[in-house]
This record gives sequence, C-alpha cells and structure tokens, in this order.
Amino acid sequence: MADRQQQQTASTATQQAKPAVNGAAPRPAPAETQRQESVHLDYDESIIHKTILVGDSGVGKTSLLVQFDQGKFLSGSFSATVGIGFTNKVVNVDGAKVKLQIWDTAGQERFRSVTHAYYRDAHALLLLYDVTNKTSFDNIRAWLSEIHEYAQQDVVIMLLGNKADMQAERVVKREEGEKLARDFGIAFMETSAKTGLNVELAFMAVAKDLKSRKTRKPNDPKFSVTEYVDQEKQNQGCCS
Ligand SMILES: Nc1nc2c(ncn2[C@@H]2O[C@H](COP(=O)(O)OP(=O)(O)OP(=O)(O)O)[C@@H](O)[C@H]2O)c(=O)[nH]1
Repeated sequence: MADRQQQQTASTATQQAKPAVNGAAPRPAPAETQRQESVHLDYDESIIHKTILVGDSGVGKTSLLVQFDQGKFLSGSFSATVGIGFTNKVVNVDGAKVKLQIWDTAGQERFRSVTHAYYRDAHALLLLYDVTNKTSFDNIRAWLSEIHEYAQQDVVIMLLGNKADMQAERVVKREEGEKLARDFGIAFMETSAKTGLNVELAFMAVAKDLKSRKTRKPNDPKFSVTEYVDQEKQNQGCCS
C-alpha cells in the first residue's frame, strides 16, 4: 500500500514537469519538482540494496523486519528462524525510490556458516542486541569481527539495541550501546519491534546512506547516519 502511494507521488511529479502538448508554451516546473527530477536523474532506481539483519538468536531480527514491513508485532511463543530469507521493500528517499532487499538471518550458532556466505554481497548490516540480554550485547564484538572478516570494507553498519520497551527488564544501558558504537565508529539507536520505536528511522537512515553513496559528487559532504538520526530525533521531539 505504501509502495503504491509512493509510485503515485512519483508519477504525479513527472507529469507536472512535462511540457504542455496543446501548442501552448511549456510552463517552467515548480522549483520542488525540478529538484526531484534531478534527484531521479542522478539515482538509478533499479539498484537493489542488500541489507542483512544479524545478531544472537531471540534479539528480535524477524520481529523488527515484520514491524517495518507490515507495521505489526508478532507476539506469542518465540520460534527461531531456520536458515535465511528476504523481503523486498521500497522506501522513498528525497523523491527517489530506494529498493531494499532485507535478509533475515538465523541467529543460532548452527546456521552461522550459511549466513557468512551472504555477508560478502551485503551493502548494509543491521546488527541487533537485546537490551534485556547482556550476553547478546557482549557478543556484539564477536559479531563485528565476523562482519569485518566476511563483509565488504565499506558496508554500512548500524548497531540497534532492541526491546527498548522492556524498561523493567533492561540490563544494558543506552550509554553502553552508544559507547560501543562510538568505539567502532558505527551508528547506533535503540529500537522496539513491539512499539515500533525507531524501526522506520533505522531503515530510512540506511536507505539514505546507501543512496547518498551512489549519488554523492566528489566535493559533496559525506552523509552521516549519526547526524541524520540525531536530527530526526530532534524533529520528532523524542529523546530515545
Ligand atoms: N517486548 C519486546 N519483545 C520483542 C521485541 N522484539 C522481539 N521480541 C520478542 O522476542 C522474541 C524473539 O524475537 P524474534 O524476532 O523471533 O528474534 P530473532 O532475532 O529473529 O531470533 P532468531 O530467528 O532465532 O535469530 C519473540 O518472542 C518476540 O516476540 C521487542 O522489541 N520488544
């Protein structure tokens, strides 16, 4: 549904920019339409950006993807992912359609060799831990060294502290997540697949970064996920 709305918006913008066909002189397109047209020219909308969700079993990878894709939370008994699967999702970034192919991996150790094989083609990795599970946080360093071993050097990495809604059970402070991310030079935010906190923002930040890598001119400033996320949080008047 959201995709269809985006397509409609995009095609409306294109129609507005077309010259008149009834003999009248073409009217100049509004400034905003011209800007969107140039974004479309710069960016190839057929590119598929492979984004992989990784982290220990039970941290909420499948739930995060379902919340982003379908806007709902699957409660009930936990059933671990077996193997790997993907969901395609198109997001609108500054008037251009950015295609994300989001791979949900199994966190269990026995599937690790299968998921390693997918790292090499990844453009972005969302690395999750569970704020109520200290082991999942302690394992982040091991996940990062696997990523550095198997993924491409310029892969976009974002650290997500999930289950932020479970305040009473929390054992990992937000500051600890922030520090770890700073130490490794990666972006960070806390999310909740249950309430939807920051779920869209996490994927949008990745999509923006990936798109900017494809369109950035040599002298353009580098897109900073961290600055974008901070700015968006301020705009939302939110603090988490
Ligand atoms: N309260 C709360 N529960 C969550 C959240 N995210 C996931 N859960 C629950 O945590 C359990 C595990 O979630 P999954 O999404 O299956 O975890 P996973 O990382 O995909 O696990 P594997 O497939 O084994 O790798 C489920 O019972 C979810 O309902 C969250 O943000 N808040």
